[in-house]
Amino acid sequence: MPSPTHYKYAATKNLSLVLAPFSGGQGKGGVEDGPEYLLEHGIEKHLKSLGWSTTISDPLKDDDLAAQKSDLSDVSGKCKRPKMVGQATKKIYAAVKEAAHKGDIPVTLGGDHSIAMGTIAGTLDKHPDACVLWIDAHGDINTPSTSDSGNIHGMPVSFLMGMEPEACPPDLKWVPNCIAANKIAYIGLRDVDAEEKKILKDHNISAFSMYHVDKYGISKVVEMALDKINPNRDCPIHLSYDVDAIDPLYVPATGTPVRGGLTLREGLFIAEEVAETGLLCALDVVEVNPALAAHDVHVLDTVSAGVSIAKCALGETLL
Ligand SMILES: NC(=[NH2+])NCCC[C@H](N)C(=O)O
Ligand SMILES: [Mn+2]
Ligand SMILES: [Mn+2]
Repeated sequence: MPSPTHYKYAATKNLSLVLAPFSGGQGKGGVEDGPEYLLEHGIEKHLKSLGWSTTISDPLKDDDLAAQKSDLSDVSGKCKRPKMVGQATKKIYAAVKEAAHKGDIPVTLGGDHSIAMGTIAGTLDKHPDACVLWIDAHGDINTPSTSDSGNIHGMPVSFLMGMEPEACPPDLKWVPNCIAANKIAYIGLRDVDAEEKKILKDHNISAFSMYHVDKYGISKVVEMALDKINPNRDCPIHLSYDVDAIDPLYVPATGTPVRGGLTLREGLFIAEEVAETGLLCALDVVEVNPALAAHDVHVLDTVSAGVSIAKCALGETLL
């Protein structure tokens, strides 16, 4: 069996699979079933076959998430369900932080993208110099005041950057201001709200849209993104992967699909390139929503793309 030696930040050679069956960051049901489908599709076995050992942690297991989601009084300004999101992400934070401090690589299975507040804060607690590669059709950098939807899965980056402290709901005040603008880069963008574009510009955040992928090719784009946030290739990389970055032709079962996305191979190539650096310190796979599939093939396509992202990031190669 191969051994994943080429992972500088995996002292234990163990992956901590952190289950985050959470949907409170947006309105649609079904994304809470993502972890279960990824597990049923054999994600653990596949990762073991790459030479990893695995442990599972389930930080939300005691929570009645359905009851919390139906609590209509949980609002703060425009933010929907801030208490639910704040409490769940804090537990995910604790699980990721513990795994990272042990020397494991935390692999968090979502769940909607609001959970990245927990995962990235957990990573940064162990690796304060880590950078974040955010793969997404969306910017997820709305603030409570710029968001049109009020869905917190469209805001995690702004909270992690401490952007609007005065509007931060009390239950999200625990989120540390832990990512600097020069430590995050996006790839795959194509549905960025007007005010998010302004935020990206004003903070000079590296953002590569589908236009850049078409213009330069995915290989050059990954290189340019890493040159911006990790120029000497000496910092740990947290890969936060929203499956909607990949075109809905390949990944249809997701909550906010946007046409004109990455091909499946471009999407997997990003994960392969990150693996190749040896610097991966944490991975999130989010926004798999089996309930939004029109038929079984859609479920299978989406879930197997999620599993493939994890395999590629954790050392699978084509040859
Ligand atoms: N993680 C996601 N899929 N985010 C979609 C966000 C969509 C939109 N920009 C919003 O703020 O609501
Ligand atoms: Mn998205
Ligand atoms: Mn996202």
